Amino acid sequence: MSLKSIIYKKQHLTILNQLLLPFEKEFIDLENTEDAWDAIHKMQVRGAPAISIVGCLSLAVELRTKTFGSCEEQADYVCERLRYLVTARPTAVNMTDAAHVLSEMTRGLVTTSESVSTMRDKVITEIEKMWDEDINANHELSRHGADMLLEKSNGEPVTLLTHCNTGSLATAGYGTALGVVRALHERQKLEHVYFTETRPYNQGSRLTAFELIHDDIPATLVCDSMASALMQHKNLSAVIVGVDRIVTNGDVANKIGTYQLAIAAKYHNIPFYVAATEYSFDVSHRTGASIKIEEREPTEMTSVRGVRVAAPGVNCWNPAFDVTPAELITAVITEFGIFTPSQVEERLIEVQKLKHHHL
Ligand SMILES: CSC[C@@H](O)[C@@H](O)C(=O)COP(=O)(O)O
Repeated sequence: MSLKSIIYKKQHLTILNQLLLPFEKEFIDLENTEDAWDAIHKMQVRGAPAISIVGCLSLAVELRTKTFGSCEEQADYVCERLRYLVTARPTAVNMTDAAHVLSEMTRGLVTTSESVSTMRDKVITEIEKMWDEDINANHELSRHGADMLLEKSNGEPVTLLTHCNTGSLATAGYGTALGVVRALHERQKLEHVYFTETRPYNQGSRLTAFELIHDDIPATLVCDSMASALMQHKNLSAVIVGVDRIVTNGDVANKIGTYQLAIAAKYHNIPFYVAATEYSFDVSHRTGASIKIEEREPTEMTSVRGVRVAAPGVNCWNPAFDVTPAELITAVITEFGIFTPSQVEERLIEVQKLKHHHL
């Protein structure tokens, strides 16, 4: 069974502190949205879908401890807390998207709910449903991805390269790109997975390595700078990565280093896939150029676990994400199936309609 990093029982939310992995396994309690904001901001929990799920679940926990004089007051509070959670990290769209869906739904409940407590229960139920649906979506997209890769390999085992961490630690559970890796392994059709260290924050060597070892998946770590050589020397079937935001023209924001992998894959004629659920789609940007890219502390580059590795006084530029142009992406793997970046716009409209089944 894949690693469980989010534990939620009525009135209680606990997460695995990813800052301490892989050396210590510490669980921390999140009692309210402020605790969740801090945990997201400090990256005790990270990965676009996990950020959103933990943010929303923290609101569910907090709502049980609050009293409101009216449904309207409760709705104002819910919407304000959701806006606040969105500010914890800027690049991934999942939290923004979930906040939008939940806010609209909550506003709609003001006139239709019998009491403040029935309204609260409906909001909480919706959040819990989102979590379940997200886990199911991970399984669905992983199944589609595995089917597609095996069709292309004529059923022969495949060898993949992945980047960052897109597994149970980064999602509601199971994973997106790493979910596809898991699904292939479960079918005994994964020859091998290579994964990058993912400098500067080492999500690969710390977190993906931890998950792959936990699940006993045949895997090998490479430094980011080795990716092109890997493509030249090892027989890779495909590169597969996760997503922080997919916009209308099919451009994708994801962990820094994704763009260079896509360029190298194109040169080596290796298919480059992105794997994501509906919550990564964002119609509000026409192209990736307008996505806000989070820039992080220079210490992530100059030190490793508190030990300085760069010369004192050096200048640093530390963008946490980059944008991969649609033309470098072979296909997008989702819970609804697989499509090309040029089909994203048309599929976005469908996805938006599907999202509104929540309302
Ligand atoms: C399914 S996770 C997709 C992305 O969120 C992941 O690849 C990534 O870029 C995570 O970045 P992080 O800065 O660790 O939150």
